[in-house]
Amino acid sequence: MEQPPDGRRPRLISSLAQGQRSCEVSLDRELGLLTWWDAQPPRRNFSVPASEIIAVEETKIDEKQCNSGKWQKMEKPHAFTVYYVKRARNYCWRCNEETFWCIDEQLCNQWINSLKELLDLQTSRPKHLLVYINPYGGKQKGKRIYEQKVAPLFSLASISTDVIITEHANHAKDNLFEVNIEKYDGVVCVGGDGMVSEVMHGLIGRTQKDSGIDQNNPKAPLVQCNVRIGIIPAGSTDCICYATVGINDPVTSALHIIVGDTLPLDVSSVHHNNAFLKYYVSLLGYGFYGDVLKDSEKKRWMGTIRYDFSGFKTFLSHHYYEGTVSYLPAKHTLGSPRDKKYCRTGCCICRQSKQQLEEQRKKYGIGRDEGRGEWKVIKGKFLAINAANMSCACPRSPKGLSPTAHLADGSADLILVRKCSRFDFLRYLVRHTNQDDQFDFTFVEVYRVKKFQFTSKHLEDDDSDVKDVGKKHFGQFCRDHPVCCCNLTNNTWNCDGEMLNSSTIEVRVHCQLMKLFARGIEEKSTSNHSPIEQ
Ligand SMILES: CCCCCCCCCCCCC/C=C/[C@@H](O)[C@H](CO)NC(=O)CCCCCCCCCCCCCCC
Ligand SMILES: Nc1ncnc2c1ncn2[C@@H]1O[C@H](COP(=O)(O)OP(=O)(O)OP(=O)(O)O)[C@@H](O)[C@H]1O
Ligand SMILES: [Ca+2]
Repeated sequence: MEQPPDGRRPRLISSLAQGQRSCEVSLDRELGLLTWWDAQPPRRNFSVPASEIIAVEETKIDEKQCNSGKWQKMEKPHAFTVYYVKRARNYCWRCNEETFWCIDEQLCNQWINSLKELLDLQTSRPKHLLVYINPYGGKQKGKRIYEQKVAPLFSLASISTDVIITEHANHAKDNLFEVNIEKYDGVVCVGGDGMVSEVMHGLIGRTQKDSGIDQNNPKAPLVQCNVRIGIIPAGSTDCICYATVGINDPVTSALHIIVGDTLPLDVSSVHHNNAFLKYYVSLLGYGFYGDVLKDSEKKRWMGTIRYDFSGFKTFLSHHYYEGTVSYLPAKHTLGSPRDKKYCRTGCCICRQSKQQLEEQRKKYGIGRDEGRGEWKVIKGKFLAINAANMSCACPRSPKGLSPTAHLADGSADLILVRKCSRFDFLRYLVRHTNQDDQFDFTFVEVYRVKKFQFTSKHLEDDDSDVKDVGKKHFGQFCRDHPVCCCNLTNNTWNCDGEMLNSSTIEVRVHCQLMKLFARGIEEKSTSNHSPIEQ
């Protein structure tokens, strides 16, 4: 053992073997770094930070292995295996393993104990998790994905779980109001964005209830929810997972949960006439995305392809919606929707924006800080009104609806697509799938906002109660223009993939209201192949 002169914890260095190859292995307990290198040329050198070690286990060596090479001379070799995160392509993580053979039992135990001590210092890792599985989400593979790909990794990492297979919609949400949440270090949902939304509503709702906050008050200062949510993607879009991890891959997500990653996330609340409707974290969309969702819900039996079918149908129908959008620009954040500053792991725009908001709170007081500033008003005819709380990247559109939207900056990107020809709208849609700028059109505007409201024209025109007007008009096409595409039938918002049937709404972004087991999308340079070969 190497003793550093300055009283730091000693470094453990040993000559071990990997099968037939001799190697030197070092554990720097101060830096939390495991390194190994070949004793002979080509002397490749690998290192893994303790924060990315999943587990260490004693390994039994069978006779066949033992009878080969120089181990023949040994009585009974001992070995241990280190399981760790290996970065593959496209932000994908895998669990890799490396087995080290030791000459005696004492040395082997010393290595196992030292590595385990280091793992015990990783205090942000969960030990006990509550897992909800939606057996009907996406391609209906949630249960299988969990059992085959995730559960074995959790057990390798000594994470215990209570698993609930949901029996109906809202099962997970309702259950979260009843369970003893203190028992758990996090909640995992296996399913799509709808399942994430359910778990989020359960946890945020429960936190507000326990703190005596009235969610119906659109101005109420909501209490941050500290129970982290892990997302095992098994849905149709998996946008929340894709935009926070970089890929919708169950193993990658399980590994982010195991290493105890934490990612704060903005959540927006949607109200109508002082009544709380819903929260959302990815997309709140009216017009095109609202109509796609409404149509696709009737076609759940088609599976994931329903969105393409309904997307095509909605594209052909080419409905537009007339109304007024008012928004409060997000002055506290340094970013803007077209600045090409992407939100990445440890994003400084998110950090600084949060600080700015906290300073404003101290200066003006909770509740009074956020209404400050000048509201802007835009009237028009829109094909789509999209408020993206995050990029909304997903396999269909790897850069998303607003590629530089930030995950935790307390703002959303409000995208207004004005009435235009079908051909122009198609050009706009296609740009979500290639490198061209989807905001570079005269009929598209984008604003970074803290709050916004939308009122449908047909409700504005009438002085009577909003609901009565709604009843009068819903379910019919525009009487004034019988052949136009102005639509009164659909008044559906797409709220993280859930339908909201109220056209007039009030939206407010709550900076970093919840947390995920994730770390955001890593910069390309750090997401190369690990262990780092030096
Ligand atoms: C020609 C190809 C154009 C392709 C354009 C692709 C743009 C795709 C943008 C996807 C943005 C997803 C935003 C995330 C929303 C989630 O919170 C939500 C819940 O999971 N998912 C959906 O609502 C699911 C929404 C799914 C929307 C699918 C839209 C498909 C449009 C197809 C239009 C075809 C026109 C073809 C004309 C020849
Ligand atoms: N056991 C169940 N039976 C029926 N519906 C359920 C059940 N469990 C959950 N749900 C509901 O199913 C809806 C859709 O589920 P989920 O989000 O997992 O899949 P998806 O819609 O295919 O994927 P995505 O949201 O990514 O498009 C959710 O709104 C959820 O409330
Ligand atoms: Ca945001």
